[in-house]
Amino acid sequence: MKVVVLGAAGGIGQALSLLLKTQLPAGSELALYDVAPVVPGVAVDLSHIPTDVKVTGHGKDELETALSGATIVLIPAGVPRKPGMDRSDLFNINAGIVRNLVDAIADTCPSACIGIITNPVNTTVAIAAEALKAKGVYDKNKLFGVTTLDVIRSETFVAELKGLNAANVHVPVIGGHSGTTILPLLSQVEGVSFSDEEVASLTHRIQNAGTEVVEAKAGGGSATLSMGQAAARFCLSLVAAIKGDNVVEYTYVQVDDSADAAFFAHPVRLGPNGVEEILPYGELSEYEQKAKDDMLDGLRKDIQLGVDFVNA
Ligand SMILES: NC(=O)C1=CN([C@@H]2O[C@H](COP(=O)(O)OP(=O)(O)OC[C@H]3O[C@@H](n4cnc5c(N)ncnc54)[C@H](O)[C@@H]3O)[C@@H](O)[C@H]2O)C=CC1
Ligand SMILES: O=C([O-])CC(=O)C(=O)O
Repeated sequence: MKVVVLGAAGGIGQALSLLLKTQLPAGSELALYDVAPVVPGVAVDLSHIPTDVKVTGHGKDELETALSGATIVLIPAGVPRKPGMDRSDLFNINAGIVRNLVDAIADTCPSACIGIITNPVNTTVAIAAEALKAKGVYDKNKLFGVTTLDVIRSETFVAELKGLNAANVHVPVIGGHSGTTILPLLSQVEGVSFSDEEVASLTHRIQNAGTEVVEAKAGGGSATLSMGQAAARFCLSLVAAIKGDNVVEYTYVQVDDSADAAFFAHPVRLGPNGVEEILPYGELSEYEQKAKDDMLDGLRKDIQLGVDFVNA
């Protein structure tokens, strides 16, 4: 199986590529593409790690070679936030980057599963969908916004607060990937109960965790290492599902006939063709229901911005 990382020389791209080099099944191929001239060096560096995963590096004129024969394409290409910025402030630069890369995927490996990491995810996933539609190759079951970072953060923060082993904590996170559109369902965490104050403060921390990292890095970028881990988890789940395992991950996908929004993170059963089944997210507490009602307009606008970007 061939996995391609677009933006592989960046902070996320390098961390993700390292994890994939060491964790993809034996016999896999890992192709690294970036416009930064260091990318062949990143590939050479990784290729010295003794695993049975073949790594290749591709500079800016080699996008087609990188993508050829891909089963999964992960996209962390684009600019990250600096303090004081919202994810939506990245739209002007990242929208065009995602559009161009997805156009190339449509031309070269139209049946690949695509995981979009580039922010603003709420919007860039809609851009990818519209770009694929314009090329006549859109398969809604193969396009994912990677929201796994919200899940692993929630697991970490809940485990910290309750003195649990994070490996045993599972927190559903639905909605989108920015601010209040990130909705952790703390009422559904098994074996743990929270006071109203804990729900309010944990929810706020999870929704602002990206900003916590941006501020701590003080102008040096946003989350890269935890995102590398999150994207690797998502990719390895997809690989396992493509090979026939039964895997469920929370991810931002197109949801038909939804009262929520056209794209919404749900629990999704993955399979050989990407989305096997979009599962219901279950009952919400009163707090979660209100939080969802309050954020839906904003999420729908984020999605529309992406649709208009391609169709204007
Ligand atoms: N989905 C999520 O949960 C998260 C998303 N992000 C987003 O991921 C993106 C990348 O973040 P970092 O890796 O920290 O940034 P970075 O600046 O370290 O790396 C980005 C890489 O993309 C490359 N790039 C730029 N234009 C390209 C193009 N047209 N084709 C191929 N590569 C291109 C750059 O050369 C650079 O190597 C940002 O938009 C950031 O906001 C960051 C954290 C979490
Ligand atoms: O906050 C950012 O800009 C990067 C991101 O999406 C996250 O860390 O969740």
